[in-house]
Amino acid sequence: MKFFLDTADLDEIKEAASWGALAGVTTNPTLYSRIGGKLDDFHNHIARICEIVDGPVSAESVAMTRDEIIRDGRELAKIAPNVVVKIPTMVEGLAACRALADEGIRVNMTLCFSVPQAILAARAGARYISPFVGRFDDISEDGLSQLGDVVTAIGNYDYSENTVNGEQVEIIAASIRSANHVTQSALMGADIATVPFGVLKKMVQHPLTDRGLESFLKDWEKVANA
Ligand SMILES: O=P(O)(O)OC[C@H]1O[C@](O)(CO)[C@@H](O)[C@@H]1O
Repeated sequence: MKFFLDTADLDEIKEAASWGALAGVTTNPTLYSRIGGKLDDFHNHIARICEIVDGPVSAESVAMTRDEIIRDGRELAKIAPNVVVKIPTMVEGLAACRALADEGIRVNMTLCFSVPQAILAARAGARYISPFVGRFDDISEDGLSQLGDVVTAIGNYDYSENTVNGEQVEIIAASIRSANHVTQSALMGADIATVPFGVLKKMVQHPLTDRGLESFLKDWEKVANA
């Protein structure tokens, strides 16, 4: 499994990248507004993220028609070679995904909540598909089992003839709220988990690691003072 950071915050991205395990970044309009992002600085901001991260950086189009999404996608893709255009899973989004993939532009189909949506996204040339976990949990449904269904259904077929350069479509477990969501997504075989910085920090923690470290340090002091 690979990890993407789900944020638009440059400090979080720099810090996570310094840990050596970061494979990419996902952003969305909410995350950009949360850092006080301005409309006319959006492309520059994505460029700054692309300079920090040596991996796919998803930037979302908020357009609603296929022509506008395609136009947006072409502009976003010009920012840096590692930009991935993020598009909602809807009819206009699928049509735009197909057109952009045919031009060699990688697409992350987001707001995916079902197996049929994921299959359509894969056939429309998506390089990444983002099923949301936490938002199912928010409405008292089982987000992880929904994710598992998407992973299994997509894994049953080969979609490489539909994608840019024949690359395999990858499933991004999105809307991740806890380290346990990451564990379960990995056990299900999701290719990537995109996690908020708070979850990434929790992923590295374990009380037995802390306790073990404490006793090693104490015993080493005895060695040093012997
Ligand atoms: O439900 P949440 O926590 O807002 O997460 C939304 C998800 O949407 C995404 O935009 C997925 O494409 C991710 O950035 C994020 O994981």
